[in-house]
Amino acid sequence: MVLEKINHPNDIKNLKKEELPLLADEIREFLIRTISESGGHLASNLGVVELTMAMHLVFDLPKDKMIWDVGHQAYTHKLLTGRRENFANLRKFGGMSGFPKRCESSCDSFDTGHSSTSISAGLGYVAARDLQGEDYSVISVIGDGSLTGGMAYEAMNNAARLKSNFIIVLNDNNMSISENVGGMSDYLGKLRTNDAYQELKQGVSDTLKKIPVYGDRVVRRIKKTKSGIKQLFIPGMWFEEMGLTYLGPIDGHDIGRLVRAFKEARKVNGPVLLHILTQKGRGYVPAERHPARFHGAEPFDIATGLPLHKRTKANYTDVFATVMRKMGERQENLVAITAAMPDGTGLKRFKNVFPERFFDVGIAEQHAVTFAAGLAAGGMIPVVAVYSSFLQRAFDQIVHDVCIQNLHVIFAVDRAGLVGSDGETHQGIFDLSYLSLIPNMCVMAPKNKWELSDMLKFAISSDGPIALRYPRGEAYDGLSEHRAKIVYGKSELLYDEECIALIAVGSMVKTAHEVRQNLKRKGFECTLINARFVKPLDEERLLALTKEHKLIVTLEENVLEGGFGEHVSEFYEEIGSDVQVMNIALPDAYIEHGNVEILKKECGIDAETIEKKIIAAAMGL
Ligand SMILES: Cc1ncc(C[n+]2csc(CCOP(=O)(O)OP(=O)(O)O)c2C)c(N)n1
Ligand SMILES: CC(=O)[C@@H](O)[C@H](O)COP(=O)(O)O
Ligand SMILES: [Mg+2]
Repeated sequence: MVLEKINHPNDIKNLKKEELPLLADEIREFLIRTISESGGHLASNLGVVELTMAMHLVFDLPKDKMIWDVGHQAYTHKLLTGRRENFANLRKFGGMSGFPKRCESSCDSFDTGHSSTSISAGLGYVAARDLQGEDYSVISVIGDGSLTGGMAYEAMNNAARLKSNFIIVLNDNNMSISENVGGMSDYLGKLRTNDAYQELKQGVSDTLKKIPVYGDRVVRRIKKTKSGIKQLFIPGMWFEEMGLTYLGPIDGHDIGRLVRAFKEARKVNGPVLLHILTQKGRGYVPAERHPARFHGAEPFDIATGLPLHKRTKANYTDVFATVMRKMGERQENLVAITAAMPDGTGLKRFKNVFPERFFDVGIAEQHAVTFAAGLAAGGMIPVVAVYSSFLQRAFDQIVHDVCIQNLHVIFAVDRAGLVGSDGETHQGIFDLSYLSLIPNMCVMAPKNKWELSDMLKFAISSDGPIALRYPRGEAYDGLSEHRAKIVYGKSELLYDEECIALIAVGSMVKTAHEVRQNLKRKGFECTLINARFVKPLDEERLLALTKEHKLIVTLEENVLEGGFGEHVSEFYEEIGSDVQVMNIALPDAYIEHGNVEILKKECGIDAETIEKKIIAAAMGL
C-alpha cells in the first residue's frame, strides 16, 4: 500500500512518479470506506484528491501556508500530513475534526468552517510574511460555491495591487452543495467550456502561421508578450481586470499538469488565480451522480450508496418544508430565500412548487437578509431559511435593514442549538443572544413538531421581524396534547404546581419534561412552562410565578450570556423579587464536535445533571 508510506508531512515527495496514481486510488478507496462508516463530507473530498496531492508535491509544509475555504474538503490534506490513523474517530467527540484545526496540526494554517474566508486569511498571511521579510508561499483554496460569498470579492479587491506572490486556487467543480447559482457561476461555466476560446486561439495561431516567413515568429512573439495571446482571448478576463493573474482552466485530475501550474504560479509577483476544474464526487459513481446527496453523507452502503440508517421520524426541517409548501398555496405573497442551502433548509420542496417565489442567492447570507428586507418593503412576505451559525454573518443586516424599519421578515433559524459533528463553527448556540438584543425583533422557539407548524403560520400572519429557531434532527413528537393557541408574547403553562418552576425554551422543553417526571418520582413537584417567546418575555407569567414558587429554573440550548435565562434573572432583579433563579444554559465557550447527547452531558444541560442541580437547590429552600 502506497498510502502506508505517508506518515508525516511531505512524505509524498519521496514517492516515485508511478506511485502517484496508485496513491490517488488508495486515498479515494480510503475516503469512501471511512466515510461510509462514519459519515462526513465525501463528494467534495473525492474531487480534490489530485489537487491536494499536487499541492503537497510542490509546497513545503508547515512552512508554506495552505488555507482551505470552508475546510470540508481537507480530508486528503489531513491524510497527507500524517493523520491517517485519526480518521478512525473523524468528527467523534475527542477525535479529529472534519475541518482544518491549527490545534490539530501545524500544517493546518487557519481554522475554517464558514464559507468565503480563505482569501482574506491568505492575504493576511501574505501581509505578515512581507512585513516580517519571510519567504513562504501562501495558497488559499476556494470552491466555486464559496466564490459566491461576498467576502471573497472584498479580499480579491484588496489583493489587486499586491506586488508579492499570493496563490488563489479556484476549485471549480460546478457545484455548491446543490447546483451553484449566480453570475459568477455562469461566467465560470463559460471558462470551463470555452471551446470557443480554444478554437479561437488555435484559429488565430493557424492563421498567423500561414504568413510566410514571419508567421511563426509572430505567433511566438504574441505568446511571449506579457499579456500574450491571452490578452486577445483571455478566458479569465474578469480576474485579470481585478488585478489577478489568471491561469487556467486546468484539469484538476492531472497531477503532472497541476504540479507544473503550481510551479508557474509560484513565480508570479502578485496575486495569481489558478482556475482548476474538478469533478465533485469523482471516483464513486453514486457521488458523481448525486454530488448534493453525498456532500454531507450519513453512513451509507458502499455497494448501493443508500443510507445505512433509514430515517423513520420527520425532522424539524421536514416540518418546516411541509408548512412552507402549504402556506405557499394559501399566501400568494409568501416568498422563500436560502443562501445556497435549499436541501439543508428544506426549501427545495417550496422551490419545486413555487419556483418563481423561491430565491437561492448563493452563499451570501448578508445579501439574503437585505434582499428579504427589500422584498418585505415591496409588499411580499419573505421567509429567510438559514442555519443559526451562518446567520451570525448577517447581524448588521438584521439590525440595519430589517429591524430599524420594523419590516415583516421571518427568519427560520435552523440548526439552532448543538449540531454535533461539525463542531465549533457550526454549533447554533448564540442566536437567542444575538437576536433577542435587537429592538423590534421577536424570538420564538417551538417545543415540538406541531408547535413549529403553529409558530410558522403565526409568524407568517403576524407583522414585524420574527425569528423562529429550531434544532437539527428529529422533531420531538411528545406533549402533543398541549397545543394552546399561539398568542404573541405569551408562554404556555404545561403543569401547574408550587415551589419549583421550570421554564424551558424550545428543544429544552422535552428535557424539562423528563426532569419533571424524574423529580416527581423523587417527591419533588415542579411547575413546567413552555416559554415559547424568548423575546418579548412573558412578564405577566414571570410575575405570577413569584406567588407560589421559590425556585425558578430556566432552561435553554444557547449560551447563558445574553440568553433567555439572563433576561429572566434581570426581570426578577428589576422587580426586587427574592425568588431564587437557576439558569441552565451552555457555557461561555466554543463547543467542539461530537455526538449531541455527549456534548449536552459535557455542557451540563442533560436531564441527569439538571435534576441533581435542582435537588441540591431545593434542599436549601
Ligand atoms: C457562511 C456559510 N454559509 C453556508 C455554508 C454551508 N456550506 C458548506 S460547503 C457549501 C458549498 C461550498 O461549495 P464550494 O465552495 O463550491 O465547495 P465544494 O463542496 O463544491 O468543494 C456550503 C453552502 C457555510 N459553510 N458557510
Ligand atoms: C460544510 C458545511 O458547512 C455544510 O456541509 C454543513 O456541514 C451542513 O450541515 P448539515 O449536515 O446540518 O446540513
Ligand atoms: Mg464547488
